[in-house]
Amino acid sequence: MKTAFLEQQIREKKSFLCVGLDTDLEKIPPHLLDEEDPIFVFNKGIIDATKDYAVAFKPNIAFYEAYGIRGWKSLQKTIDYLNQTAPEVFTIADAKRGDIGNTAQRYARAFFEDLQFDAVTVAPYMGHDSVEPFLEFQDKHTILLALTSNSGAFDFQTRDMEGQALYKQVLNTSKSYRNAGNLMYVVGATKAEFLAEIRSIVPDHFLLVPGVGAQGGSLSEVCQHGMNKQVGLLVNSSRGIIYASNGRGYGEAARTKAMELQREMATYL
Ligand SMILES: O=C(O)c1cc(=O)[nH]c(=O)n1[C@@H]1O[C@H](COP(=O)(O)O)[C@@H](O)[C@H]1O
Repeated sequence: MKTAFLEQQIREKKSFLCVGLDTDLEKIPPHLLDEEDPIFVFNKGIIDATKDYAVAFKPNIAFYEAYGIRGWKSLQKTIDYLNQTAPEVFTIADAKRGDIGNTAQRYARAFFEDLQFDAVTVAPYMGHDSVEPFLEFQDKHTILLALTSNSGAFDFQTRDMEGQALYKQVLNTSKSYRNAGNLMYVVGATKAEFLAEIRSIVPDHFLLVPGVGAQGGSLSEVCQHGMNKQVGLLVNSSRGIIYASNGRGYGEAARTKAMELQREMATYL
């Protein structure tokens, strides 16, 4: 999917919301546990309820891997359902991969060719040859961790390295990677005060911004400092939307939460 298509969707839906499918059997409505595949049934309910207000969906792979082969099957069904019933939405495998080139190429094939996601999250610290195998895929996007939402981001990412914070080196260096046009970057919503500077380094790339909702990041600050002329933002909320209720009306409750975020987003567009 080209970003032009994503930008068109943002304009049409007046939304840059990404719904995070961090599906946890301990948190989903108990009545679903009788289903053969509770994770998929839950995800289907969330997708159906929120897709009018969201331009992207992001299953976090950990929540599927945690259930072994069963979890992988739920993931496969979820991405197939998204591609079949909501082909317009941008799909992100939040896998945070990163390994030597020969291995990275296999990860890229898993998420882009086999599972058919539009994008995958990748850790930058093994450098160019660990990222470029992902960038080779046409019309696919690699979302590099730049400045993450957690408190541990200050352990390394903001540390000075030869006169520049490490996360800035990640941004600057990755711009010269082969097919760098396929890059997007993760910046946590909890780090909104860094966004203006990040935008000065990567003015045109999309930023995936997780951390509003459960982690307390502010949507208004993210928009104020992070938006570019094409919007250039995908703001993710997972728990704040998908666990709005754990009763039978969970879809409706998620829809309301997604709609509230979309309405606020529309005011910034
Ligand atoms: O790559 C990510 O999406 C990510 C990066 C980051 O810096 N912080 C972060 O929270 N995430 C992911 O975004 C989601 C946030 O979930 P909630 O806090 O429930 O909205 C989780 O899947 C996290 O793994």
